Amino acid sequence: MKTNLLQHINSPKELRKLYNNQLPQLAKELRDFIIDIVATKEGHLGASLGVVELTIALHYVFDTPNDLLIWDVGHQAYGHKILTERKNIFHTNRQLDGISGFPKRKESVYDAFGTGHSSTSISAALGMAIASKINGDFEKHHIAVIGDASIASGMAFEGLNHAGATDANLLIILNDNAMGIDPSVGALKNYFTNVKAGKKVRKNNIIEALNFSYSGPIDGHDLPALIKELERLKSIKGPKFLHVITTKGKGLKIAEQDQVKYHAPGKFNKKTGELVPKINEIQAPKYQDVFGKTLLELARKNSKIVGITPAMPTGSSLKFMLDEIPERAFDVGIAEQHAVTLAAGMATQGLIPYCTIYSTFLQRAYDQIIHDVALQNLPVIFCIDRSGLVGEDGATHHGVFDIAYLRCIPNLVIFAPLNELELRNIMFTAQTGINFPLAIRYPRGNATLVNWKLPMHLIKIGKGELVFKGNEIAILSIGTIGNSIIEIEKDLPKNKFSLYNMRFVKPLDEDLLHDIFKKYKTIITIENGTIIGGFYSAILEFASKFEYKNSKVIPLAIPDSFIEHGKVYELFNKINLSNENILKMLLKL
Ligand SMILES: Cc1ncc(C[n+]2csc(CCOP(=O)(O)OP(=O)(O)O)c2C)c(N)n1
Ligand SMILES: CC(=O)[C@@H](O)[C@H](O)COP(=O)(O)O
Ligand SMILES: [Mg+2]
Repeated sequence: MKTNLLQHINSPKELRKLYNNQLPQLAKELRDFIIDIVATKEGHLGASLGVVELTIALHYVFDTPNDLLIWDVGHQAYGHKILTERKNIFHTNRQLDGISGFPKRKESVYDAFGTGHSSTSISAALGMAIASKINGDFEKHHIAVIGDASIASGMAFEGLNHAGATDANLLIILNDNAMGIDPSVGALKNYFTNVKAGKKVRKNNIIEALNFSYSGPIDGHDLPALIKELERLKSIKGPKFLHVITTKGKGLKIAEQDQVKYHAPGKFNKKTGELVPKINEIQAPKYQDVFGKTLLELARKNSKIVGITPAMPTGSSLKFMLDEIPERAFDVGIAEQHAVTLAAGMATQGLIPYCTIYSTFLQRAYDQIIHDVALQNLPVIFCIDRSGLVGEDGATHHGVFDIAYLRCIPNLVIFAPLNELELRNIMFTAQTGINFPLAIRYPRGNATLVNWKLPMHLIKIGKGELVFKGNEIAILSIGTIGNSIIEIEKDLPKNKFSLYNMRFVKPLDEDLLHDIFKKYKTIITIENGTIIGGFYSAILEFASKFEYKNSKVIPLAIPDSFIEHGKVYELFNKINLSNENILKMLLKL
């Protein structure tokens, strides 16, 4: 019986002591190790399985951590983590107080750059390469590993454009598996497909045209070929580009077959790959499905409606419209900036664009929201999914900044539904001829009502509502976190607390707020967003503007720090926003 190699390897230094011919066995063990842990602990599976050989080859050939290796997005870096001194703690991946699911500088010297959002690796690696030169280090290698979906993003193009005009010692490795989370899209994808098929491409190789030394495509699962090519590239100075072909999910048959599902499959049987059914699955739909199905329902009747997603058709559930009305639904790839301005262009021509973007990724398109949409007061509807804490993806992905970053933009109306009925109703309202841009924020995960497919009706812009009434303290909630107060109402003293579902962060319901500030001396705000600049700030501004000096306003919000990873309820608990924490706090008042 062969001895297990992986059990003796904790660092690249130990890896480099192996013989070339031992590496395929190590690859198998590393793959099994990843499968074993992700099967129970969950996480991003397919991408990491696809780069097992590439990960080994890179650490074998290059002198990491002295040579700098950057994983774009970083969801494929599990093998890297395991080989770089984190094998024994890999079982804590994405768990509360465990290691991050993405590379993180604080976590390891081998994580040259923190990632999570895509398409940053080329710019970061180029920055490091230029710095090395300025610092007089001409031997260091700087390597960016970037996927085929991520390289099609604007930011990656900006990096390529700059790098090709330098003599930076930079190696870009395109990990081409023809997949993002969903199948990759776009002309560049078609170009790479043609290159892989050996078809004569119409123009010159576009990478060479950008002044890179191009090599490939090579089989990214062929360790000897990878090592040979990396060794060769190591001795070439200047910007280099290696095109590697891999299979997402490699080594677990079912993951290779259903690459979308196995991007991040949840728990599964490590032998067969079969998904473990979730017990006690909540009956209420996911918010993303309420969005996706409602949009389709509306689009069937309203031919002006279009749907746009930057590379998240499954995650956002725009897939329902893409399947049924493909001529009016668009997956534009990882291109948040483009998605927003595309929507703006469509709105100028009378279309009604629903642009669905995760809160955290909308950060990429900030200028486009201001300059292309709000400034021209175009009726683009932003459906901001994954707002608030998202859980195990952690600090890079929590959608906690959107209220603060959107609230200061003139013309933009900002709505947060309490539940799926309100989400449906605002989506219905949005297509009845609004003349302003509208942002609708809703969270990751399940909604609250089982019976949600009720007829839709109009929502009055800028109007909140009383949910339950008491006499001493007013709680003002925005969004689905208001349900926490509804859930604990039964444990609160009778007639003491009122709950107002404010619905709109902007415009605030000033009539309602005047009533509230005249009646209550204690007012509590609650939001699944940052304490600075968000809903709490909006209420303070209102109080200051109208000189309500006698009321105390107490915030319940996300504190001013980056919140790490863990289950949402664990994170809420940690920052005193769980139902129990809130109840305790309210009972003390
Ligand atoms: C700016 C940004 N938009 C969207 C995402 C969501 N996202 C994570 S991985 C991924 C697909 C990446 O595909 P690719 O780069 O080809 O890597 P692969 O998963 O195929 O290894 C997407 C869209 C993200 N992380 N960052
Ligand atoms: C790595 C990445 O950015 C995505 O895979 C993200 O983790 C998806 O999040 P959801 O699981 O909320 O769709
Ligand atoms: Mg890919």
